Amino acid sequence: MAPTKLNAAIIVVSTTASKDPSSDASGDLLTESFIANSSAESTTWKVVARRIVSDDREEIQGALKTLLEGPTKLNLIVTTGGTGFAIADITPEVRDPISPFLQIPVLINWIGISMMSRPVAGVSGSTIIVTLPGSPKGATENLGALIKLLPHACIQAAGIQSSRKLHSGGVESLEKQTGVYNHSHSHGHGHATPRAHTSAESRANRLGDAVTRGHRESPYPMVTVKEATDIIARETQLKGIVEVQVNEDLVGYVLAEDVTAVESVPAYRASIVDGYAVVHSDGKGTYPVVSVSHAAPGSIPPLASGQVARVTTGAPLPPCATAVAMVEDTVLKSMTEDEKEEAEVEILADRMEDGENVREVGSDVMKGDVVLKKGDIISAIGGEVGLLASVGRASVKVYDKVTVGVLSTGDEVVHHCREGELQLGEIRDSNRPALLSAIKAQGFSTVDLGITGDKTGALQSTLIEALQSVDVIVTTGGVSMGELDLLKPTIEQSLDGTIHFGRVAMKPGKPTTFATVESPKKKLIFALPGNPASALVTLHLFVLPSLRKSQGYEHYDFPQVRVTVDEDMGLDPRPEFRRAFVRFDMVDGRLHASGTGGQRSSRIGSAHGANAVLVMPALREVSEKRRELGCIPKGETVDAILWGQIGCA
Ligand SMILES: Nc1nc2c(c(=O)[nH]1)N[C@H]1C(S)=C(S)[C@@H](COP(=O)(O)OP(=O)(O)OC[C@H]3O[C@@H](n4cnc5c(N)ncnc54)[C@H](O)[C@@H]3O)O[C@H]1N2
Ligand code: MOO
Ligand SMILES: [Mg+2]
Repeated sequence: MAPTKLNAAIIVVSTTASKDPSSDASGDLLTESFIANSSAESTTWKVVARRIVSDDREEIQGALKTLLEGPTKLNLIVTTGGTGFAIADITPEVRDPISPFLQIPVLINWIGISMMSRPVAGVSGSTIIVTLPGSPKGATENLGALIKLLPHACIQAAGIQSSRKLHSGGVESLEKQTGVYNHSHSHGHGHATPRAHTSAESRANRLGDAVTRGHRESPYPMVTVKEATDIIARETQLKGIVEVQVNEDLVGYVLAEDVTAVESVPAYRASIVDGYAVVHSDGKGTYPVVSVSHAAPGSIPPLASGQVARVTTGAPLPPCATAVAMVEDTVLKSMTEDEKEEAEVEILADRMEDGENVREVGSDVMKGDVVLKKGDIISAIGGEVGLLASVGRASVKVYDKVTVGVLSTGDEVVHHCREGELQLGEIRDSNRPALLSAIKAQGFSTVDLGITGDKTGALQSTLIEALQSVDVIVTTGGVSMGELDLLKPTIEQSLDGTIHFGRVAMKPGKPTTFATVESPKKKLIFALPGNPASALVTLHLFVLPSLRKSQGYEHYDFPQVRVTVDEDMGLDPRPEFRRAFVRFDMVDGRLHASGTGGQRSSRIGSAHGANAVLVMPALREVSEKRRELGCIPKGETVDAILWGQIGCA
């Protein structure tokens, strides 16, 4: 059954946090609780708005009013803070400003167990309002106690007597009235059908509306990078399992089975050195050379005590031989009459051990051993392919790799090879070649979807066609606030997709948009910003880890390390991902980072020579000293996400 989709908002009531939002931990924790309590089968919670207000009656009431009257229908508002017994704790006394606040019986159980605060649960219009304590622990524990009751309460509050109605006819109008969304009615057409339908949950500008009617503020809540990556991880599924030949094309795949050796390595007793097979208990002395064994298929007679056999490295040992003396530890004593062969050699090596210089059957790999495990990555180093080949595996089961389509959008964007000078307003398409290269280098199949102008119809038909042949679509451009930024409305209104987030608190990459479309299988759409540096950063931060997760990587994120900065690194109000070159310093044994010049989002050169991004905290998150300096000073450390290999210097 398709999940019931519920919209929630969080109001943090804290005078301290209203002055310094970075001091608030409850907002993030509650958001994570909603995400953690979402499931593809039953209820999906979406935190669509977050506010921080001080312990002030008018501020709390104002926040409630704007949320309740806002364009997005809310099923739930939780407040955190101001529920204690102090004089300043007034949240329970602030009644909603719009309609009578009725206590709801379904939540009374929770009120009973929430002893150390003064909880209130009520309903305003079709929105449930619940007050939670202010401490992060108290807030999450209370939400945890409540969350199973909430979907039912929300559905009741939305005016629907039975949740079954959500899955039957007339849902669209109910959605419009109530803001409770369920997708079962709209998916299952077998493909993403273009239609004039405007989904009730679409926040985007309406396609075709005059520019004067467009939003002047983004209706998409700003999510943190962590929230964004959590959402993407939640929506990213394994593609499936396929059988692939063991050869050089296997590199990059992840095994979907434990691999057992069907034969032993070595399959016969072999010599480790060039020399003479002996019976070790014979000791040193002069012995006749009775046979020769080369590393080649064939048979060899047994060796008796008092005899030796010449053997080469890797050759089968004669039966009954127990050790091999290295040729360096022997002396030729006599030759055959024709002088072509050795007749006798003296073994100088004393006290040889049983098994010396002998590779026993199965001493590298024993038949039946598990040589590789499900989840193991077939690396480019060659060890795994070599191991599989050594035990005679012709093919193995692996997780399939997704196919990724890459599309550039924008009327101004022209093919990078287009001959002739650029006209006013034209720009060469650097995003498509850059993104295709980066995705292909990670081992994924790519489909070049070309360039589409800023026309709804063209964009829609390109996306619909692409959805037939690829698993993931990556677009660049057209996701911000301009009237020709059509990606979001096209995804929501023409493809009937779900936009999971449309803004991220980061630089570069603020308008990064992530959506899913049922076509009929779930497909992912990453609509990245058009600015070239923004597109590359968000590709590495969001898209590539998702692709790796979909093909079975357990650790799908790029590695994060601590580096010393070799120059002052400026801080921005937004958390910033500065392109950098990281190297290992042989003198101090530490990783060092230097910048790549101007970091403007349009400057693709900022990624030239970069093998990492520095994870720069937002200005408000750093110590007062650093805030005054406006930078992380040279010599201090910061986290870096490694995109490529690091060299030494
Ligand atoms: N009023 C606001 N304006 C903008 C905001 C905002 O929040 N409010 N955000 C800014 C940020 S941040 C970014 S990033 C950009 C992202 O814009 P779009 O994703 O809508 O991209 P476009 O507007 O289509 O293009 C932006 C820029 O990039 C150039 N571009 C586009 N495609 C390519 C390509 N394939 N190769 C090379 N260059 C490309 C395009 O010509 C523009 O110069 O929005 C800000 N605006
Ligand atoms: O976030 Mo935008 O990507 O700064 O330029
Ligand atoms: Mg734009």
